[in-house]
Amino acid sequence: MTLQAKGFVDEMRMVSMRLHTREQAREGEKKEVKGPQDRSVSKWDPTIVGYLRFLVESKLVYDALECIVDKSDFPYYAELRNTGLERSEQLGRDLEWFKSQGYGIPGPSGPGVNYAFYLQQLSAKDLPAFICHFYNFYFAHTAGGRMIGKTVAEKLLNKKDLECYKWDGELKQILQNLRDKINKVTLGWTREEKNHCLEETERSFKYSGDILRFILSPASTGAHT
Ligand code: HEM
Repeated sequence: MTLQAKGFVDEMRMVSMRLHTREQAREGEKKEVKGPQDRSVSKWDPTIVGYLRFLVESKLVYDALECIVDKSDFPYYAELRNTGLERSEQLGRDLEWFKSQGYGIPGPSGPGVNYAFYLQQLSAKDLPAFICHFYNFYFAHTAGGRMIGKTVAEKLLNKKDLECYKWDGELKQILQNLRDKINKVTLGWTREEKNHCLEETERSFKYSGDILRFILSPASTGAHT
């Protein structure tokens, strides 16, 4: 069976998996281990302040993605509404919980704002590239994102189950429904449009990486490059 016969999402996934290190995921192929975030999550040494920054920046990206598909007149985007993977509300509740525990919630400090702005621009002019980010951001959260959440909860939060790691219904089915929708939306794309979408994957990793790094950056600076 060819890749195309299986649906375009399989191609998207293959390209994404190539950008993981072996330590991050069994299927990972990226050789270069640049920073601690490229190492196995079990070896991470996260901080609460860094994690809070990560949650704040991530929420900005979800706000943007969810606002784009909700507001847009394009029928393509309407397909991406109410997937069950939305995280904006859940992250809002988690941040409220941290506040109730006495933590100060940091203000946005760059990467989330930049990424949200980039997505807004992309959504108006480049559907294939936008879909690449949409797919990667939501799926990353359900895979590596959940591993990260579990590690942080065990190491720092007395195993507290945050809302952003809970979904209504069976996650496996919710993910499959989105795969089906993306396969449907991309069905009529030319090879050129598909390649353009796949080429955007690296940028999606770069933007997400800038946010992920907060978890491991020194608490006092929230430094990232
Ligand atoms: C520390 C960082 C990361 C870790 C530890 C990690 C780990 C993983 C693992 C273990 C899987 C395999 C899940 C499975 O099929 O069983 C996976 C899948 C995936 N990851 Fe990551 N990942 C990380 C970062 C990212 C980033 C930055 C992106 C893109 C923005 C990304 C996008 C994806 C996608 C699209 C899949 C496929 C999910 C699916 O088919 O259900 N990951 N990741």
